[in-house]
Amino acid sequence: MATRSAVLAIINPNSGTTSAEQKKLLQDAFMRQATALDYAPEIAHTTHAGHATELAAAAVERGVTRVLSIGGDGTINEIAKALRRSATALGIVPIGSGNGLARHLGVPLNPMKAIDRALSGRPVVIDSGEINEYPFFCTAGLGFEAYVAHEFAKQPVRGLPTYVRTAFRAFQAYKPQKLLLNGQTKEVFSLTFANAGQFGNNAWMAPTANISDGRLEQCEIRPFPAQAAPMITWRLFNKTLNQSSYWRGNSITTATVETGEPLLIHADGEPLTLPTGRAEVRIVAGSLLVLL
Ligand SMILES: Nc1ncnc2c1ncn2[C@@H]1O[C@H](COP(=O)(O)OP(=O)(O)OP(=O)(O)O)[C@@H](O)[C@H]1O
Repeated sequence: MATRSAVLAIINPNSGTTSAEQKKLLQDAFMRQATALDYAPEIAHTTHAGHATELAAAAVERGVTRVLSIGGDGTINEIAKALRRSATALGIVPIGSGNGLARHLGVPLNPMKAIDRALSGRPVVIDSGEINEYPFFCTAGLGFEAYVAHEFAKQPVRGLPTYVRTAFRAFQAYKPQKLLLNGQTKEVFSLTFANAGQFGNNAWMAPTANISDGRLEQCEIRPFPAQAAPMITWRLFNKTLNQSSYWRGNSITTATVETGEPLLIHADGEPLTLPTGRAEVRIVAGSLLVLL
């Protein structure tokens, strides 16, 4: 008798606003569907930040062919960094606050349907990016978006309403940053390196980004007067930000950012502080298999 192939679902109990009961229902559905498709299903719950990377790395080591991320972009990031350049494919079950990668890739936002897609779909190759030693799969950046990521991480509750409140307050407090971008002096409101086109919640910073073209979109937002904020926000969600006079995009494979002080950045929405004022950004073409 042929051995059934193992499939692992990693659940972040801390993601988004899905209740523990709903997560239990998803877990049961995964077990049922995977068993019906003749897989040997396994489930693991993360107990701390970084745990998903350890679980995924062990799965790669054991030759598990499919690893499902039941969480948001932060959980995907932790799992995918262990899956990069391996034969193990990532399945996405989006239950996060923003779900940027799922939305970009057209993964169903209904988690039951997403489980089905992850179990029945075929592996498709996508790119990833790196900002210094930190991999990212959706977007990485600095300026306002990094400031919001740092403030959001301090909130006791996750989810979209908290994110909107945090971003609104951050806008009042934030001052645009001076930096050297590829050797040129700039003042930016925000600077994004986009592998996928959006941050999550259909906030499209890079409307034309292609996740498998071997390139990143480098998107700058110039400082703007407060009265331009509603139009910029409308364009962000209307997928037309690239038509704004405050937006500038370049298709790149590498970039360098320098500031005089430790840099606040984010990678897939996770806040990070670089010990130096220098960030090296690069594309890692064709580096991850995703089940679509
Ligand atoms: N058991 C845990 N306890 C606390 N934090 C955890 C645990 N497991 C994972 N984490 C952390 O939870 C954070 C948030 O997870 P995730 O990004 O999946 O959800 P989200 O922020 O709600 O969604 P999105 O990124 O789509 O907005 C990640 O930084 C991850 O490291």
